[in-house]
Amino acid sequence: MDLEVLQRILDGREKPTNLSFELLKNITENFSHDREIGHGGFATVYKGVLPNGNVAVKRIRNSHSINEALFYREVDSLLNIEHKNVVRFLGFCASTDQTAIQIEGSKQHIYAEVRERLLCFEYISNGSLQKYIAGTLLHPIYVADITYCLIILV
Ligand SMILES: Nc1ncnc2c1ncn2[C@@H]1O[C@H](COP(=O)(O)OP(=O)(O)OP(=O)(O)O)[C@@H](O)[C@H]1O
Repeated sequence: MDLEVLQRILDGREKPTNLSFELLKNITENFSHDREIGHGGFATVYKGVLPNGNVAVKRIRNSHSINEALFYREVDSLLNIEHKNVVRFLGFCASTDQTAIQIEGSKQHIYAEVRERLLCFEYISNGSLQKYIAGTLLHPIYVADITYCLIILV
């Protein structure tokens, strides 16, 4: 169900929306090392595979330390950007869970909050990036990373 929604968003038939952590985990093979495609200052980026194409899943590291308001501001901005030269935003995930950890040698538990913050974009392969860089495509590409105020213009 969730997978079909993301497929429709990737096809451009639906607007970006919130996505479940389970879905993003499944399409990246549990965020496996083999699916890692990059690292930025704040996130590890994974390739997600769908029946109709690939996506890039940006999983924010140390999501406890990121400013929540800033995360939602970025999501809000990304939801409003629609431009042929901007990497297409497909959705986001903001999940907060509690996990019980048993205290060693005791029957008591402590409860820890597990927070996941992820962003999903269309996947840009090396090949297509190189074409943009070499100027063989008609339009330049702009990769916007608004949360952290970084805009890469090629
Ligand atoms: N849409 C995408 N398609 C393919 N690869 C991507 C995509 N987005 C990011 N990557 C890969 O992941 C790497 C890290 O991405 P990015 O720099 O955006 O992460 P970040 O944590 O937001 O970084 P920072 O905010 O420090 O720039 C990129 O250099 C690139 O190799």
